[in-house]
Amino acid sequence: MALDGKVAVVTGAAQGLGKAFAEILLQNGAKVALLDVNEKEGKSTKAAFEAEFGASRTLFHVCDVSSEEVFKDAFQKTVQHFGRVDIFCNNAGITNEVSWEKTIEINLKGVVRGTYMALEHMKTENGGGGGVIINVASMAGVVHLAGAPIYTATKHAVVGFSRAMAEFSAAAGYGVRICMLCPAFVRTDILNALKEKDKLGEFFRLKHLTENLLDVAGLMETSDVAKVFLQMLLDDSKNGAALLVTPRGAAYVDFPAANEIPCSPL
Ligand SMILES: NC(=O)c1ccc[n+]([C@@H]2O[C@H](COP(=O)([O-])OP(=O)(O)OC[C@H]3O[C@@H](n4cnc5c(N)ncnc54)[C@H](O)[C@@H]3O)[C@@H](O)[C@H]2O)c1
Ligand SMILES: CCCCC/C=C\C=C\[C@H](O)C/C=C\C/C=C\CCCC(=O)O
Repeated sequence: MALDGKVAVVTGAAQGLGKAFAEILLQNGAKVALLDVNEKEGKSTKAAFEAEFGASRTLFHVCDVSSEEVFKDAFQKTVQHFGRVDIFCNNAGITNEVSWEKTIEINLKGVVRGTYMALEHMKTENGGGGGVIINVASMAGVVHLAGAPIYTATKHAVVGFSRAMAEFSAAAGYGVRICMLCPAFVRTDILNALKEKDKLGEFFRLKHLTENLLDVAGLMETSDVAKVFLQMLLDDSKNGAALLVTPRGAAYVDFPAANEIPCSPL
């Protein structure tokens, strides 16, 4: 199979999109390390994957991506266990506009941390085997959610950071591709934030706007997004690409060049 012998790390893999990404990686022959802060859910998911794919191809570590020490330790234990990492998916993310610093710690700093760790291990100048990093942003990384400004900011930052790092990686000859996944709404627990004033605070008053957006946009299943995730992962021609995924289909974002940024004359 396409990923036979490859080793992948997926953060936030205990449930939701991360679990679906891990599953499709396993279905296509990869070995997968599941990293997640939720120990109970993570162990349950690991057990389910072990039953289906065998103990030798799955690993679970409790890991909070907002802790440099914990994240590094989980990554190092993964390398010790499998001997290598070829694919790294920075997927873990939350929505919390009240504890907004926590949202930045996880959604942005966690992705930066994971990207840097993966590059350090994978880059060919260090004797690494090269590889692919997929950073999970959101359609909110390209358009904005007035009801979730910090979530929007972190996802825009993931897009900007990943695009810059992709160009740097190519210029430096690291042998590592970096791409972004930008799904619209997917049926997972993160959407519960829409109903939670303690997570939206001041922005709760606009939840109807996001609910209307959700009605218009539609809701995808995690398995739909996972299929598109795999397509991008396997496309060696893609580096620095952002893939929008909606119920109407998937398409790569055409980012404007610096001298083509659309703006109205003064
Ligand atoms: N569901 C959507 O509509 C949607 C759309 C676009 C992008 N996304 C993004 O997809 C990613 C996955 O979210 P989801 O929709 O599957 O939600 P989810 O809440 O179902 O899953 C998130 C997972 O991340 C884990 N996690 C949270 N904080 C963590 C931390 N500090 N360290 C490690 N793991 C942590 C959770 O335990 C959970 O297992 C997020 O980055 C989210 O922003 C979601
Ligand atoms: C106001 C509360 C927002 C809570 C957000 C929680 C989770 C967000 C999940 C996704 O990342 C958001 C995805 C898309 C939002 C942006 C644009 C949707 C437009 C879709 C379309 O027009 O096809």
